[in-house]
Amino acid sequence: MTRLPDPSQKTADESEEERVSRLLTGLSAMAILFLVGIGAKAWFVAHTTHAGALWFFAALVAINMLVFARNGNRQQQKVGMIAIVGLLFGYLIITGGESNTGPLWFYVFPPLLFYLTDLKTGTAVLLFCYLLAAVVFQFPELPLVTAEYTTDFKIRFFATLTFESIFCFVLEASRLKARNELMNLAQAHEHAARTDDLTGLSNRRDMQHRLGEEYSRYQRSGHHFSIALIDLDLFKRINDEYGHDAGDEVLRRFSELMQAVIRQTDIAARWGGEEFLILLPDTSLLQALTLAERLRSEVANTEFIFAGQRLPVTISAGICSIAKAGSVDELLKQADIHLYNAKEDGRDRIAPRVRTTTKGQASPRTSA
Ligand SMILES: Nc1nc2c(ncn2[C@@H]2O[C@H](COP(=O)(O)OP(=O)(O)OP(=O)(O)O)[C@@H](O)[C@H]2O)c(=O)[nH]1
Repeated sequence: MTRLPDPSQKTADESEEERVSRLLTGLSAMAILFLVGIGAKAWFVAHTTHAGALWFFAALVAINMLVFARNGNRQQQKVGMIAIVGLLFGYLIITGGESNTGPLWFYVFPPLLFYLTDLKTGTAVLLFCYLLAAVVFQFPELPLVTAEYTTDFKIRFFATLTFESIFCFVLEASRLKARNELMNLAQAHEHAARTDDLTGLSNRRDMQHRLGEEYSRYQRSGHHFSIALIDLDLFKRINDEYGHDAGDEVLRRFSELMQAVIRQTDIAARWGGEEFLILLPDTSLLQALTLAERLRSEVANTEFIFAGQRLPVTISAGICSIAKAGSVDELLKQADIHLYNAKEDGRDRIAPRVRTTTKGQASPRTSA
């Protein structure tokens, strides 16, 4: 049986990416305001180099926003923002910012980093920043390093930052765990809502949805499709004579057999009780009849054994092609009429009967 790719995971991942992107856009706008504002303050107290540096970073953030607005590449937006913020914090630690308070901005980094990247990348980038801060703190005489911090500040800075980083890591790890558990739960529910418990096939609801989709495809592109409505013959008798468990086992075995016979692109569903429906995309009526006949013959020649007893299992089926019906409802109705005819004609057969056969080619065994 072919299943549609589960869309829920993809949709959830996409909406998370979208959320992250929106947040980044908001943060970028805020960062520009802050950088321009603090830069202006520095300018007025004659810290022109510092002001220039902050405005330069504001311009980088703005460019990152513009690039994203142009190409919509979320990954690029993320990497760009992390790089700019990383550089800015590097600058603030090296120069001390205003009155050596620059490193305080570093506390913004861990939550942002863990939110934007995965835990591994976040930890790696943070460790690199720690290393940079340690080098700056340890070697204030290095070129470009203009700030000097007290030992007390350095110890407290590292201690509080480590605490914050661990806290952010744990929070993000639990958020991801909860998110994954929710996703798995949603997927399990989604799967259960589309699947028949006993056979594992699509259920009627899922098949109705797929029929609708296939019909739209047919309307759009003219691709024909057919259906086979299959019913196990005298199934009540199997239940009555061999027990309900035997009946269940027959339904399961038949489902397996049907899946082995149909193509990858065909979709089999339990339509209800002992009725099954196969959706056959890109299949003419004649091809559908041939497949149904192969399945009928396979079932008739298969030994269904339960508790050491051989069960009498045969099927009847009604086939219809969309070429013979104007709607899905009409298609199902026609298939049902053919199934009824097959039963009336003695069961263990397929309807409608095919009259035209090529010379020398066997026609499907069908009802009148
Ligand atoms: N074991 C089992 N039986 C089921 C299940 N669903 C439906 N049935 C039984 O399937 C039987 C269907 O019987 P009928 O509708 O009378 O049809 P039939 O005996 O197959 O006769 P024809 O369709 O005329 O060949 C009923 O006895 C239902 O109880 C199921 O999940 N498990």
